[in-house]
Amino acid sequence: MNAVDGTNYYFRKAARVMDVGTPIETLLATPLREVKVQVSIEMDSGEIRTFLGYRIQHDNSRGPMKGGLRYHPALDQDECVSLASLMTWKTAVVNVPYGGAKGGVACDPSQMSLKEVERLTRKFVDQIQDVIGPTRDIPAPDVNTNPQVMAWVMDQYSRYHGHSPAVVTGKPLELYGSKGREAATGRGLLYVCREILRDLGMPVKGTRFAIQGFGNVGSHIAQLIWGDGGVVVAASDVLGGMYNPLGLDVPSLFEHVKRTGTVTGFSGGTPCTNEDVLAADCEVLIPAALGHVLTRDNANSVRARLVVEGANGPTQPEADDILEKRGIFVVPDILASAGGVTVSYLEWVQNLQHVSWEEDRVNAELEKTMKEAYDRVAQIARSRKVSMRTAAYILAIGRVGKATVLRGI
Ligand SMILES: NC(=O)C1=CN([C@@H]2O[C@H](COP(=O)(O)OP(=O)(O)OC[C@H]3O[C@@H](n4cnc5c(N)ncnc54)[C@H](O)[C@@H]3O)[C@@H](O)[C@H]2O)C=CC1
Ligand SMILES: O=C(O)CCC(=O)C(=O)O
Repeated sequence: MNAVDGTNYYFRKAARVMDVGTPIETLLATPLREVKVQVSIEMDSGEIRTFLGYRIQHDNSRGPMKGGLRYHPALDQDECVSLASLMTWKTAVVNVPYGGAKGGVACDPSQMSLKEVERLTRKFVDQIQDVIGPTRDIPAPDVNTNPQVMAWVMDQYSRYHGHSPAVVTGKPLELYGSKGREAATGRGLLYVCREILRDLGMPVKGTRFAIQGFGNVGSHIAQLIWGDGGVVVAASDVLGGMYNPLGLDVPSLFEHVKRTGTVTGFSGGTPCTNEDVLAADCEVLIPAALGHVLTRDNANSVRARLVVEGANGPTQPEADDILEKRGIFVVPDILASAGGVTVSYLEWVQNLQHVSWEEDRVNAELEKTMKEAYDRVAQIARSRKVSMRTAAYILAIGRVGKATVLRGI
């Protein structure tokens, strides 16, 4: 199953429970616009290289479209369509006034200099500046992009359209970024973990977590869980993982990653593979790297009681069915990883009002939003006797569908 088919499988499963009907189902599943552009730049060596860039705009019925920019060699149009539709459902689950979009460039920034990444970003913005904008489509960070890349996006867009801080979120604090955005996806995950663990009668303190991915999302959730007294038994990145059944010392691991760029080689644990992390003996598994990692081949090896999806699309439908049959709860990406876009919304609001909020205010708004979304999804799951994923889609499809019909086709 390709990425779009996977996302649409979940969408259609919920749409059928709701009896949405084929015409509206087809309308909601079809992206509004798919943009594919040439991104040609001069490398430091003088060689000209051509990359492919994408911006997929899935739905704008609830507001401007919103979603990250990913720089990764495996990025393609299919993956972007899938990720863009996830953004439509995610913004609806947390009820921020946005639609969904996603994009990026198929490239490997680990093999490029900072200047090359800057040229690539500026060229990509040249190619998409006429379809994005503060009231149209607002990019943000995703895999292998960061506040510096967002600063270049803002600067390049502003050269065409005048000073426009609200065209992109996840910017540096010194350049109209919001306090709390950097840690927001991890913090949103923490709030969701607290809620579901409370419902299961398990405090975060003493609960064992395994985390795949130690970038923006993975490193922040690890630190926040540690702060709550949780035990992180395994953590990994693209190069491999580290395991310690008694718990990794997360602050030391964080320092190690800052120094060396990877979790591997950390002295406070034994080396393990990414597959070992997914199968770790723990209560909560948090995939927080790339999509499609839980498959029909490894879903039976998962030993966690709960999977909380920090990554977008980490669980393939066949794996989702296996986990459900095995009684393993899955908190879906469109709820669990919505903290980032929630604080992106708060950043956009601050930019439009030319104000800057204290971090406590941002975190309090985030906590309220995540708890409300969790409560709504849990209530639908209970009343309709469906999984948390189907319940989250039901909530999202209801909101997007209503907005679509009210606006008129
Ligand atoms: N940054 C954000 O605000 C949000 C990100 N997400 C999702 O969270 C996931 C991670 O994103 P970020 O942390 O922002 O990216 P990042 O680029 O900061 O970090 C990615 C991490 O995944 C690891 N990784 C990459 N390929 C891997 C592989 N094949 N196996 C194991 N680990 C691998 C990297 O080494 C790194 O530790 C993605 O699925 C992204 O779409 C979801 C919501 C918001
Ligand atoms: O912060 C945002 O606007 C989008 C973040 C994102 O790409 C995601 O939630 O997957």
